Amino acid sequence: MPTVRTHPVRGLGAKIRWPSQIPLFKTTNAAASSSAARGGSVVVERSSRRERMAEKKGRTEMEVRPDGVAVIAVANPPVNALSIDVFYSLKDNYEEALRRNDVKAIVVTGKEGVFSGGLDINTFGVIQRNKAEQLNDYLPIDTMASTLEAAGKPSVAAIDGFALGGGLEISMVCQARISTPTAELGLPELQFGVIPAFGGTQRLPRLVGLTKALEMMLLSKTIKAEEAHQLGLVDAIVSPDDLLDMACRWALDICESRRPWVHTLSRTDKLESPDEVREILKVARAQVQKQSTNLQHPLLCIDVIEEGIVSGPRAGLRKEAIVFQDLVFTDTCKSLVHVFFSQRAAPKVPGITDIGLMPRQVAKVGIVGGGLMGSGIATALMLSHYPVILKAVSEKSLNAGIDRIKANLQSQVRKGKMTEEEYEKTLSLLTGVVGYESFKDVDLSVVEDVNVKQQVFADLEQYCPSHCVLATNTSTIDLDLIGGKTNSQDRIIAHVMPLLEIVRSKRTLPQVVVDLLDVGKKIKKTPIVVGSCTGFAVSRMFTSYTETALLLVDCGMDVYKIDQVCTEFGMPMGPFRLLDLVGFGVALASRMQYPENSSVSVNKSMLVPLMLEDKRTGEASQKGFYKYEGNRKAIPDPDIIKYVQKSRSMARIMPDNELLKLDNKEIVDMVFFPVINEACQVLSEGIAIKASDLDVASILGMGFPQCRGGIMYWADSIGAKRIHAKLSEWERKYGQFFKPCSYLSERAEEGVPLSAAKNNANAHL
Ligand SMILES: C[C@H](O)CC(=O)SCCNC(=O)CCNC(=O)[C@H](O)C(C)(C)COP(=O)(O)OP(=O)(O)OC[C@H]1O[C@@H](n2cnc3c(N)ncnc32)[C@H](O)[C@@H]1OP(=O)(O)O
Repeated sequence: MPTVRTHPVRGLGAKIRWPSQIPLFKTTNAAASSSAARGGSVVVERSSRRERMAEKKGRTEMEVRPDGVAVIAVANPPVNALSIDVFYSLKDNYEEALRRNDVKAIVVTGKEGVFSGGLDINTFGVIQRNKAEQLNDYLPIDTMASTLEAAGKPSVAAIDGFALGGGLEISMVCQARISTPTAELGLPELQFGVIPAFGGTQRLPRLVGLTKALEMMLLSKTIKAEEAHQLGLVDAIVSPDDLLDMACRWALDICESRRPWVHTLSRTDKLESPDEVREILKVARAQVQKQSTNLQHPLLCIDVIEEGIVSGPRAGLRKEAIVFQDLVFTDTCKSLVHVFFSQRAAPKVPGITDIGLMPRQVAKVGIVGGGLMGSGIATALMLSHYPVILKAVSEKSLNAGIDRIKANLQSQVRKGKMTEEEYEKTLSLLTGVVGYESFKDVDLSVVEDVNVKQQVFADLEQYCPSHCVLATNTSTIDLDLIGGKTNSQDRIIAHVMPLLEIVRSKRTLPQVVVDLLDVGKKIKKTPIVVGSCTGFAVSRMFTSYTETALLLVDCGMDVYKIDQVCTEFGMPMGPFRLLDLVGFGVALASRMQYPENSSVSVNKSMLVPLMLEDKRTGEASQKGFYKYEGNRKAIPDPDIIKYVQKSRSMARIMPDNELLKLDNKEIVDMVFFPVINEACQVLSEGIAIKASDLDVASILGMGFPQCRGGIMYWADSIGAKRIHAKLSEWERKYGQFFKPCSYLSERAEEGVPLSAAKNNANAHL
């Protein structure tokens, strides 16, 4: 039991205000009279209400039990998001509960097994569109800060399912939290480029300690009920059937002084000593600066937490409000909200997911080949409880595949994500075979070699039942080519990691796509559905990225400068470090797959082939564009210049061997505008059906910075006109690699955003 300061005097119905209560936000609420009395912003209140009426969404429901506990439940399916309407309803219910003499205590909960998924993310848009100067113009947050916390009746949160963001924050204002074993709690606000704004920055450290609170906020990491209980964030865990009764009993116990009245903000017992706090904050700042150079909000979050510890929680809350208010208007917040909704929109495929098809149950998955990808896919499936049959050509390669899967699972154990017992249980889902006999009802994945795949699919057709989905893992090869030797082209589909790029040929059945979307969700991948062509969506954009970088080097730019600028832009690694990682052999083989004269194959840089001739193959051989001395640290290699010079002399792009000189911004434009061009081409060919799918694909498939919203969103922030003008200029100077595609040219001319819905005449889907 933590040491807590109990509230000194509590009388039923008494309304005790904190003496030092500082209005965090401008006061507005449903009761115009109280707003006016306190000088609240009535004018803004009216306009916010108007928008609120237009978007009416969700409410809370209150029931007063015979034992005198008012149970207030958020009802806003599917995740009980805290919309503006929910907030006003919560406030109204709370005020009623506090007024009523038959109510002794309050329990806050959520309907349908979810406490709350936090602030309704659409609210960010409402605030931005209305340029609200105060968050409280839209949300009566004083409900929490003054009414709920300072109320004369205790509140207990009954948490089932998710308690995230504003949801967890509301629960932390309560005097206790009771949860079910499957509850998940977290403050993932930073994933939207903002910080918690309902006091989370102040209350979480006081409940779980600074180190854990920083980890949860900076990494947007949720924790399960068991851990939350150990940390003291959750006071008791009970079954879903007992949740409400237990929470009500707990609330009455507090009310009748059988349990302490805990004020989260008054607690200091979980906070580390001042010296430790200083050290923890220093380390956190250093890590954030190293990992997210482009982002200001993680550092601001640390500042706000520090303010609360150094100057007291009220000062912390004040700073939290100011910082949130600034952050919500940043491009980063707008981009990240766009990414959130784009990811949710990705699995919605017109003509496939809206025609009433239900996913068929996938009971068993067969995987052909236990190489790097095969074993990785097997691991992902087993972690989501799918039984897997792994088939290899020999006992030796089978054992190697099984060992890879074991190593993958062991790393989960090492990271503390899995116990030894869970490891054994997960491993028991795996069966290794060398023949096809056990392939009765399975999906499949094979290694990336077009001849092998053709044969494997032809073999599988003999053994698998007719309902079986034949799936392949590939990053480049056209599906029609793989299916060339079968009569089952309507059952073939591809799977690329880490994003699940579900590639369907014109003959893939909608039911198969629906099945795969379901499996994708279960193995916690974000799926996008694309049409078939060489490279699909991700590899085409990816190849464009690396090919442009190679071309820039042939024009005179420095390899390491390009990498540095791209990482500063937010890519996890520059194109040359990435080529080292992928391996030159794979990169070249993938380049060869593109048809002659396709937009990505017109660059003929000899830089990679020249290096390959000298057995420089990338990181695997410890020598690529960088040197690697036994570890993964990439060290620039002065020897590179001889290959660069030779490649330049063969390419002869620049007149009189002049060297191209660009500043950082120009490098970014010149590397990424061709990627935008390729994305436009992919969209115009109907390989992708919506621009937001390419945003998701670019972020999850090639590491495009999330905070820029994805390739198409970023492109629209620049404007089609400027991109088109630049590409045309470079086409004139450096060749047809930069030629803008007709989709881009038309949109530039018409002034239409690149992401605006298009006429899908060419659609491959
Ligand atoms: C001021 C405050 O401090 C600020 C905040 O509270 S910011 C918000 C913090 N909350 C979050 O970050 C949680 C965001 N949501 C999630 O992470 C996940 O949706 C979840 C873990 C809650 C549920 O995941 P899952 O079960 O896979 O369902 P998922 O497909 O993501 O969502 C289901 C639907 O709910 C919607 N949704 C989820 N959370 C939402 C939210 N907070 N607001 C609005 N809609 C939300 C999704 O858009 C989706 O809608 P759709 O069916 O129309 O596509």
